[in-house]
Amino acid sequence: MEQIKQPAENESYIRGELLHLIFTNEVEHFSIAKIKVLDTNETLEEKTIVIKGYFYNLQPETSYYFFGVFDKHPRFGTQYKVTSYKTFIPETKDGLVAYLSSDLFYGIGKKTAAKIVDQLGENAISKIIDDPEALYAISGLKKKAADQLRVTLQENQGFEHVAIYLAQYNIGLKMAQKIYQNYKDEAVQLLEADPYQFVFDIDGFGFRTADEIARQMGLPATHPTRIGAGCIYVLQTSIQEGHVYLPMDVCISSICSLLNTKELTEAMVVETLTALNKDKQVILQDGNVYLPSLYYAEDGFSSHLKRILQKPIEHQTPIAELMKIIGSIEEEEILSYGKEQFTAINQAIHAKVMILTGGPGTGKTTVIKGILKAYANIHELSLQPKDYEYKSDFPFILTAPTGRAAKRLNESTGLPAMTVHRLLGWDGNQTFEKNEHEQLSGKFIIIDEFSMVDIWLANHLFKAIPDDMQVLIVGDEDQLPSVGPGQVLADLLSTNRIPFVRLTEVYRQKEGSKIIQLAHEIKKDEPINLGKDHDFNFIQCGTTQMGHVITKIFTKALEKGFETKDIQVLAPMYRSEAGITKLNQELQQVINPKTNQKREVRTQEAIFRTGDKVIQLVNQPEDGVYNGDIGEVVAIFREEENTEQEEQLVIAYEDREVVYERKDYRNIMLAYCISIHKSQGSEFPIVIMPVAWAYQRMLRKNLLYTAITRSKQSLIICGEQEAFLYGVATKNKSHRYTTLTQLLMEKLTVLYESNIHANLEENDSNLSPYDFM
Ligand SMILES: Nc1ncnc2c1ncn2[C@@H]1O[C@H](COP(=O)(O)OP(=O)(O)OP(=O)(O)O)[C@@H](O)[C@H]1O
Repeated sequence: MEQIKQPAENESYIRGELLHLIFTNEVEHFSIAKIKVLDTNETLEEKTIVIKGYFYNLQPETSYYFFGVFDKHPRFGTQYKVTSYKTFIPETKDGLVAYLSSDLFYGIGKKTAAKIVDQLGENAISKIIDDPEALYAISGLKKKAADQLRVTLQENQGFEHVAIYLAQYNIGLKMAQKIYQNYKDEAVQLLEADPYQFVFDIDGFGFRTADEIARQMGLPATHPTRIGAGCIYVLQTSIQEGHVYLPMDVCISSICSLLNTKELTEAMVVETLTALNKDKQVILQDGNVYLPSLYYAEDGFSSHLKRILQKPIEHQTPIAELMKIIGSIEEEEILSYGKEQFTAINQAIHAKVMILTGGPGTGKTTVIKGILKAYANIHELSLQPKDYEYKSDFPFILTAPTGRAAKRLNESTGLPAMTVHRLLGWDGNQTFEKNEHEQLSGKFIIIDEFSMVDIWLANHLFKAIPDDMQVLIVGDEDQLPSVGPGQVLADLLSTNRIPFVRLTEVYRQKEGSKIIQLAHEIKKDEPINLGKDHDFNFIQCGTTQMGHVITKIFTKALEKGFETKDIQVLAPMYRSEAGITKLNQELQQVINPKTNQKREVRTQEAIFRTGDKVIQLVNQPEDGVYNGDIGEVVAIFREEENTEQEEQLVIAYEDREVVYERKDYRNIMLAYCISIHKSQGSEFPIVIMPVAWAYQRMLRKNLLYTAITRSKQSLIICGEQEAFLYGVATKNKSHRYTTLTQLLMEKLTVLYESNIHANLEENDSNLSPYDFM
């Protein structure tokens, strides 16, 4: 190993000694520390400075070269953001002896250290690292101590060496940590041999980084791992568009255009794909290319669905008895179920798995309540959790993909409901407590907002459903598909192999809802009426006026007594002159302006102030907050005000308070305006929706439909009518590649043709007692 002793010329550095650590994260090795400045070529007056970065085992009384840039923090002042660093090893004999006898090396005293330097000379460190036996010649140094010294040296020097090497390719210390943990001292050698291998081995190591390194090293553009890494990259990128696989020809042409190399032939790509298939890094089947996790998710989900469908329901309720029960529920609820609604209750009671779909206001929630009551009545079960000795004895499971959707389900049914992730005991990484070995307990599961469930989650959920549990899937097929890969609800419906009831009759419209009417006009491609009504208004305005108009509507609603959490602005995109980021800034200035009393913190993207409405952007199961949860900043603590010596932001969500440290601020965003995608599964009393030509590439029927159906009491659309009409007339052109429908057809057809669904086959699937009345 080459020993780097001095920074390169022109390289900015601060040489310093650790005074104390202010913060350190054991897992990621991210640290903030105060150091004493010993020497620097930066313009720096101070004798101490705060550094931050990813370090490996920083030791006190050891001096280091830190390379990085100054970061001016509005509150904490100047800090040095370290991009790489290395231990300063003095070249003098005394310096080396002091280093080797420091606390870093257990069991090496001054005497032994002096002997080592005497015998190995000035280059002692490199010699020890390069030659495993170099220390064996030192008299009085036991082999065990010698080996330990070498290991410690290697680890410290090794990481620094790797970090410095990677820094030249703009690879930060965080990624360097990951790489070092994976390959240890072989990292540099392996990177030089084949940077593309890192794309496979290291989570988050991008193809483009590998490609840049390979280009600088002069690796051939047709190197097989380049083609392989390109293929993985193409497949991973396609997940962002919702695909589960890519057809071979699409995959090949995407790889060719990514690699952009004249010498590359299709045959070479096919050869690489075949090799990757052999190594199980991709799966080739029927001319399709899958990433294994997606292939197995589709396969697993369809198999578990079949497993559940195969076990018939033992108890069949005679139709006369069911009618009596439903009659008594109607009396209790003071309503009379429509024909479709009756069919839905009847089928859900008799089908092992059923799908209930329909637009807003068609009575999905009403039917869910009916089903629960009817099921409880037939099986003589209580719907009161308190009547059961243990929580786990409660026979009904109500779940939804987002926290807000689960909360709505809980509010509308009065029964406990939770997110699918919580139900399955997700650990925040790859592990689910509930799975095929440790399944859920209960008799009936209702999964709401199923259009948001992607194929991975569907697989995890269904594997945890025991054979004898009845399943009700509820969702609106016209809403946006899941953010993750697949279109599970749409695929399930298209098979026609699973009983479903589509509710079409609108009930809320009967109460005179223009919002619902508009949603159904969009859903059925009918002429759109944008006339003003008690719950709807379309305010025409140009893009530049948008911010002003929206803030005015927002303020008026507040004056009328609504709270900030009741009013939600929904927009399709972040960056545009009428984008989410800009609208949030404008709204914040008016709704929650800067005052002397209110504390605030600044990040590169936003200012967060006490009283601000914010949204969580990722799942954080350890704190019980999930992607899409909306809360309010209730307190901001300064560094010196808490024992952790960290600035902290406290956010109150509906059922908990969560403390965020600065490094977690990227997990939140202002939420006066949020994206339509993030609003899926939530509802708000007032929705304000800007629509402009500036959003043109995002304007789609299912996007606008999703936004509109989020509003419960009032919907105000503002912007350009033509843009809105263009959007609702534009069908979602992006097709998702999935094989779920085909798999389900293969797996379920035998079942379908057998007696289990005989009654559905013989009769109209919408058959109900009404037909006999
Ligand atoms: N059979 C019925 N008779 C009278 N009112 C009904 C009937 N079914 C539903 N409703 C009423 O229609 C309204 C909408 O019903 P519900 O909330 O169940 O629909 P939904 O499909 O869940 O709607 P959303 O998805 O918008 O929440 C409610 O006020 C409900 O009481």
